Amino acid sequence: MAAHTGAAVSTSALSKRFGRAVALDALTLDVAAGSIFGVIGPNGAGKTTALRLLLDIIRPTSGSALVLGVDPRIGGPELRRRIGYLPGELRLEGRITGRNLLDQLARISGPVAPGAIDTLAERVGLDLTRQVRTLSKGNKQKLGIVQAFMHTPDLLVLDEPTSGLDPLVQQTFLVLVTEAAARGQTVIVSSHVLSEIEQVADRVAIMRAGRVVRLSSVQELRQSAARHVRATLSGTDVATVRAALEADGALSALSTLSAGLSADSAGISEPLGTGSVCISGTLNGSIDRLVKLLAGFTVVDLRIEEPDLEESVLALYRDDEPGSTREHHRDDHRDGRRTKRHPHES
Ligand SMILES: Nc1ncnc2c1ncn2[C@@H]1O[C@H](COP(=O)(O)OP(=O)(O)OP(=O)(O)O)[C@@H](O)[C@H]1O
Repeated sequence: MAAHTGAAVSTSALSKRFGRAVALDALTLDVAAGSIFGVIGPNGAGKTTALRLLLDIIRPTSGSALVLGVDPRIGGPELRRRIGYLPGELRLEGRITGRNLLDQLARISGPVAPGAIDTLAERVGLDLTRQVRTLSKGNKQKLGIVQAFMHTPDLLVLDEPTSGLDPLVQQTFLVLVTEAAARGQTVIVSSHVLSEIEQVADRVAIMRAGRVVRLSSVQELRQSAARHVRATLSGTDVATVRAALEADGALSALSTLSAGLSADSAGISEPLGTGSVCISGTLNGSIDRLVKLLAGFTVVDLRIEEPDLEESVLALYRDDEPGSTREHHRDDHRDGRRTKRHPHES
């Protein structure tokens, strides 16, 4: 049994097989009450499976979960009413209008505060008078969002909620999520890409092939993400710079070094006749270490770009491809540094 930790959601080795295929492999995590938790992963990673297990739509092969302190297998309608769920594949095909459908759903999930449906519909720009079967994909998704939020549930479980939404509505959606968390509601939201929820998520589980390959705060992810670095040093030469980088171990930190005009394999170049040395690459270690190292030179130019989180997440997906073992992968990421070579590395 998952221990009741006071978390809104707690899973312990939660696993689901479909025949011989492992859709979810020993998921163990806690989602703090009042937080926004992102589940990120490519197609088939197990995101929907994990969320459906929390809703008791499907049952685990092994392991356990507690949702709002209750085992979803025994929580029944009482637990269900405390959850707002947006399924990944929303089917809305009837002649019923959006308003009538939401009123019906409100009678099941209720109580819904007077005016809540209209306010939400207005905020996302949904016409409640139209028959649901005539709504576009994006407008169906808006209806799904309204029904998930309308009864101010303790827990929102949203499976790819931004799918089909235009950028403006996506922003509105993120505001709704932030407001919910500010009220103390807990939000679990899945997405293919971190960038869609990066602004609002407190913590994220990055999944691939049924397993969590990284579980951390967005802040930690940002700190450990690869940053592109460019520096120009004057009054020195490639050999001196190289020796300094090697002596400090910073050369391995600068693991990706794109080729300049006369760059060597480590991305250090000496523009002919200028007497200066250019370094360019991807820094996977700390900025502090790099700055202290460069302080021994005359630095003409230094550019450290914002970390590219999406690139880091995509690297996590790729790292776990067949041939790269999960244990090896974990070691690579434990201290936030990766030894993996960048695709541009010469
Ligand atoms: N009912 C089912 N029967 C058989 N296999 C299933 C079933 N549901 C999911 N799977 C398999 O389990 C794995 C995980 O699927 P899941 O839908 O959880 O992934 P996902 O991360 O939500 O993917 P997507 O982003 O494409 O929605 C996939 O390999 C999928 O084919």
